[in-house]
Amino acid sequence: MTPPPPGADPSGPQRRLRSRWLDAQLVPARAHHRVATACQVVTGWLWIPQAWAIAWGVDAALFAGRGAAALQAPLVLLAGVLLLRVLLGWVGQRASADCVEATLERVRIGLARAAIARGPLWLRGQRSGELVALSTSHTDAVAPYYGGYLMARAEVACVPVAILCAVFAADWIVGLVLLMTAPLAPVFMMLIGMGAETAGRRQLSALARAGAHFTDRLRGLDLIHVYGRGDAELAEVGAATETIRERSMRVLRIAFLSSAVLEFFASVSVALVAVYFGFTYLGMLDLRGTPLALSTGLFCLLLAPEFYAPLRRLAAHYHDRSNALAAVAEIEAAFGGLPVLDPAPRDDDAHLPSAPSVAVTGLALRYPGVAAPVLRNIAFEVPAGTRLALLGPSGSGKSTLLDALAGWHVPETGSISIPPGTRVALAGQRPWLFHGSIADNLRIGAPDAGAEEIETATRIAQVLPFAERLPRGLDTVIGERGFGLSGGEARRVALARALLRRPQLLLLDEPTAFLDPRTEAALLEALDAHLENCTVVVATHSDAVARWAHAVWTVPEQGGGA
Ligand SMILES: Nc1ncnc2c1ncn2[C@@H]1O[C@H](COP(=O)(O)OP(=O)(O)OP(=O)(O)O)[C@@H](O)[C@H]1O
Repeated sequence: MTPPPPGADPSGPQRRLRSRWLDAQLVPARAHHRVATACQVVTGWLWIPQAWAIAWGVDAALFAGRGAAALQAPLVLLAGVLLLRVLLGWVGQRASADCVEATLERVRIGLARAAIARGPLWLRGQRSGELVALSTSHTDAVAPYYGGYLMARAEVACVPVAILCAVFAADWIVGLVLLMTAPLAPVFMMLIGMGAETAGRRQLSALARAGAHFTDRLRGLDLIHVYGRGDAELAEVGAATETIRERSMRVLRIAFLSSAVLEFFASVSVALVAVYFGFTYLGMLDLRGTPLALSTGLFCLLLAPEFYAPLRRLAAHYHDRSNALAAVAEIEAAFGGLPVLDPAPRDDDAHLPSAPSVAVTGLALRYPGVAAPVLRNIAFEVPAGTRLALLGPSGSGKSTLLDALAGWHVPETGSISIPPGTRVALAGQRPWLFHGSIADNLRIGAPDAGAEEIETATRIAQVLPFAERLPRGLDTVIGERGFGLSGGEARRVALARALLRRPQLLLLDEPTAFLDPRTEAALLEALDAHLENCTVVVATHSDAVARWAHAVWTVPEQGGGA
């Protein structure tokens, strides 16, 4: 994973791009988002009739002298408003939760698909712990952006203006006080928010690194034990945790500071309004020129805190926005750019009717960060339906070439011509077996495979002879925390998995290494009968496999050309 520059403050255009990326993920949940935002805005507007009902009621009770009858209308209005607020709050909360849930699901699935689309070579270069953090802590960090910030932004755009108009209509001086003190909040919010983004990014990168380090060490726990490195590793985990603690505290400090500053300014502004009304009622101040009714004063006083409330909420969520942008910056660093998230599964089913021919011309392949290409000037052809054995000493580049044929390696120069739509399967040297039964592992490439197909593939790949000795046959759980398989057995499972995919181009990397000559011969014979409509490229050191192939091609010596 490219190390992010967490200390760097992002430029304006960079931040805008990340912000746009965040907004783009909202698309499928836009309807929920609109409902949630509308509920929040209307709830804010309802403060106006609510304050009016209270002011009217108090005025009627104290001065109208008409007794309980005068209270009836304001009380009905107040009850109606409160009821509506409860209803809107409930609908808004549900819509907001649905919106966040749908958006996070899209981000998580999209990130997983983007990682898979980068290909196995890219994945091999990543630390799995850091990749996991992208879908967990980093995705969680964007949730409050959708659930809080975006709605608070809409609320700030609509509610304070309405309250300001209502207050101006009641008393222009209070309106002026609110108008003049309003910009303080956004200015402080922005000053503090910028620092929050950098701090948030530092915290997330520390979290991801510690997670990756921990996963890595867990995998090698037996080695750590054998080499007596337990205490040293514990000290490292302790140091990583301490870094996270320090960075989290810094994020919290900024969050608390920003809310304290805003609370202070909001309180001072409300106090100003209260002092103005106090002096006016006492007759010590007369800026209005007309007498001030109790209902007007009460109405404005009740509304003043609500004028600042959306701004305070936005300030709190501005910090969430900074965190979300920090998470997006980390995602961008991991993928080397902002990934296009596409949660829809792609239909990669082949439509090619028969085995393809393969042509490689002028091919050069280079691993990222390595000075010289591992292979240069490679050219060969595999006619449709034939088998080619790749020979050459260890390290000559046979596996690299198979990876390239599988589409995992982008050629530096030259080309690999395989008809589009070809169903390709690769059985590699170090196959990954997931935690689950052997049958589960086999079905990864062909989820709909029936018992008969599985039986055929496992018989050809020589899985059955060892599976029958396992406690539960093909239902034996293998992989992490499961039953252990030998290197040769794991490869045979991988071969059966590749066969189940009914490939048109089958790429095999030393399929018979670790096999005794008898099993090797049985495997090759069984494959012979099965691979009718299939082109095969097989990397091997075995004479038997070379004889089984229709043609052989020796990978040229490094630097020797084709
Ligand atoms: N991810 C990588 N980054 C850099 N170099 C690599 C990487 N993977 C392999 N190589 C190098 O590329 C060269 C070819 O490796 P490759 O695995 O393709 O050889 P091979 O012919 O399949 O070997 P073997 O017969 O032992 O399986 C080796 O020198 C290896 O060190």
